[in-house]
Amino acid sequence: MASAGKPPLEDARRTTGSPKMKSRENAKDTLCRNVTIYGRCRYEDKGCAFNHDPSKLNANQSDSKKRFNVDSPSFTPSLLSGNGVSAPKKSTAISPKAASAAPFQPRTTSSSRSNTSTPTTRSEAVQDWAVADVQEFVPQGFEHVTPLQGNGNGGIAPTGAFDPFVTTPTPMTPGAVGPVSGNPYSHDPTGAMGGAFFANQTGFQQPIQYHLYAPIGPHSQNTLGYQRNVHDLFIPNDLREELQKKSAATLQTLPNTQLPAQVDYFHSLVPLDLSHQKNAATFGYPSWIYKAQSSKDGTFYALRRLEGYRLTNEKAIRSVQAWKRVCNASVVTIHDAFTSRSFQDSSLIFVTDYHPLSKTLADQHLNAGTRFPGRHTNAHVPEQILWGYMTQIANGLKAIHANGLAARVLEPSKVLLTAKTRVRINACAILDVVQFDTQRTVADLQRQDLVNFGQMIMTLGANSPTVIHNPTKAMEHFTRAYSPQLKNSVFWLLNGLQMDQERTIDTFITGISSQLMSTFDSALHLDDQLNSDLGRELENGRIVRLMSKLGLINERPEYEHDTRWSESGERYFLKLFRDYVFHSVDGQGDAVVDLGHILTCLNKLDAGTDEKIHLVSRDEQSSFIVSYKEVKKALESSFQALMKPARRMH
Ligand SMILES: Nc1ncnc2c1ncn2[C@@H]1O[C@H](COP(=O)(O)OP(=O)(O)OP(=O)(O)O)[C@@H](O)[C@H]1O
Repeated sequence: MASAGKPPLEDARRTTGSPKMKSRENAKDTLCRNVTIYGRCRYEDKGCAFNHDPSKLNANQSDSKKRFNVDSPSFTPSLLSGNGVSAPKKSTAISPKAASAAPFQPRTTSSSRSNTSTPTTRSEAVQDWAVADVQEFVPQGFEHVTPLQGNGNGGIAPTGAFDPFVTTPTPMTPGAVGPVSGNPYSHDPTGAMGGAFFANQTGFQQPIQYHLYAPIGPHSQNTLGYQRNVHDLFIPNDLREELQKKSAATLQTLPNTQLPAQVDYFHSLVPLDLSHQKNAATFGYPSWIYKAQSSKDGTFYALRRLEGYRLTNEKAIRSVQAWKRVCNASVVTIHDAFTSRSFQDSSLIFVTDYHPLSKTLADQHLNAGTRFPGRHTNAHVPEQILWGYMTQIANGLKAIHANGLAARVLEPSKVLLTAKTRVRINACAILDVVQFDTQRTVADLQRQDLVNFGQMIMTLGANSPTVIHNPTKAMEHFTRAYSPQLKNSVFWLLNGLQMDQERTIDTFITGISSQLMSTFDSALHLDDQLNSDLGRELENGRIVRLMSKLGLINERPEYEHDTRWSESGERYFLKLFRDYVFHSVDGQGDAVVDLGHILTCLNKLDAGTDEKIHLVSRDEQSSFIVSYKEVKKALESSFQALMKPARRMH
């Protein structure tokens, strides 16, 4: 298809970017490409400067055979893929790599600076366009022979049978991890990451089909092919939106604020409690919550400030130490506590984990908060949701009680909803400091926790914060609305103050074990789902890496004083490949906007498969048949060329 009806020299120039024109005399020594391809040249008598008689070339043949560059007589590929293009008759095939042959890299040692390209021996030419210096990514451990020892084409020489039951050292095994590559785009040829894992898998023979997505379950069985859409390839929309909103909330700042610029080692304060009402009901002091960034570690924390608190007993604040040991998924972790005068008063500050965009259970179910006015009607809380809250809070209380502590504050406004159904006990440790001198024993306070727990569930079930004032009515409502098992569990908690050795959180947990199992099962399902989403993101991460590399190379205006760098040599394939992937048009000339095509191509490129593709220049005058493997090598070597100055600097 190439060069039909065009003087071959022109084609050669197009094909390769910017080869130097041969002089007319030299052209006579070159067999016309049209003769090679079509058997004759239509321009033979119309001024074509090339040789049309192969017999006349014999004298120079031995020399010309050694040359293997863009001016070589044919660039017709010898091996065609099954894409319907038939192989031409006998002709010497030139690898598309020839495009980056000698003319593009003039020897500095060449005495002549003329326009003619410096003749090179075949082996030199091979070095010119071969990209052997760039190591091809092969997961380590799949191939046990170097090309010298093996079959010469990098083939796999099995040394032993694959035994899936052979235990192998984990990537964390000392010595299993190779040197960490400083290249963020690295395919990990050093084995610093994934490669190290495979490095010890002796006898593993089957290379992974890296170009295929390997969806990890759970799978939706009833989705037909045509029902799948672009969302199936990426993180689910709702999850993405939630994560993005949370990161936006985390990074939110408040310019021109009246708040102090610095509170101890925290800065960038943003108030989280937007009610502006001083409420001293829970702790005896008005409390305020701020998001703040730590200047020690750069992470974000929630600071709870108790306004006007004066520390009279040093030991009181030290009681927070015990809370640092409570590490439980159902408790908001406490990190520190200190007094501060940054707010122009004497304040007590508690530092806890920050959970962006969380609400309290009161905000969610009791319509109590002003942060979400009108958004939540006090709808009936389904039984499964209540069980979910109960099992999680029981989990938190167990950890607190096991550490010899008591939550002390357990009410809907002090339990955080940090995700759809994820709750955490908040505001712990505060009463331990402000009511340090209390006479009540820990056992007593723990029993009180159980009662508070029962009252909170009752309040949520009744959808009313005032239920506490009419317990009989609340119990009636609860009995009507929920199953006997749930009702009995809550009633058991409400009787928690009885001086009964058995009345502990552990007994309660034993009693609700069947519900624990169902919550546990839901958690495992969620875990599976998130792992599956993570697996997909892993695939997409590979593609971003490739697109970054292509973006660095394609259309680069100049590199090492060469304005044609991105257009010449193997970079020319990368340009055509970019067109093939992103700029294809259909029969009507409309853009092919097919994400599947893009992802497939890029995954195959990442895997460097042997499959061949047909790259055509925009003017349709040049075409190449190349394998993804070759394109991958071209990408790697061009990228390595770009990395050279960076390496020199280190
Ligand atoms: N650790 C935290 N991370 C993120 N946000 C939090 C955190 N703790 C509390 N918040 C947010 O701050 C808001 C106020 O919390 P707070 O505990 O003061 O509840 P409240 O409803 O204002 O109760 P009160 O009236 O007793 O102050 C909550 O709605 C919650 O969204």
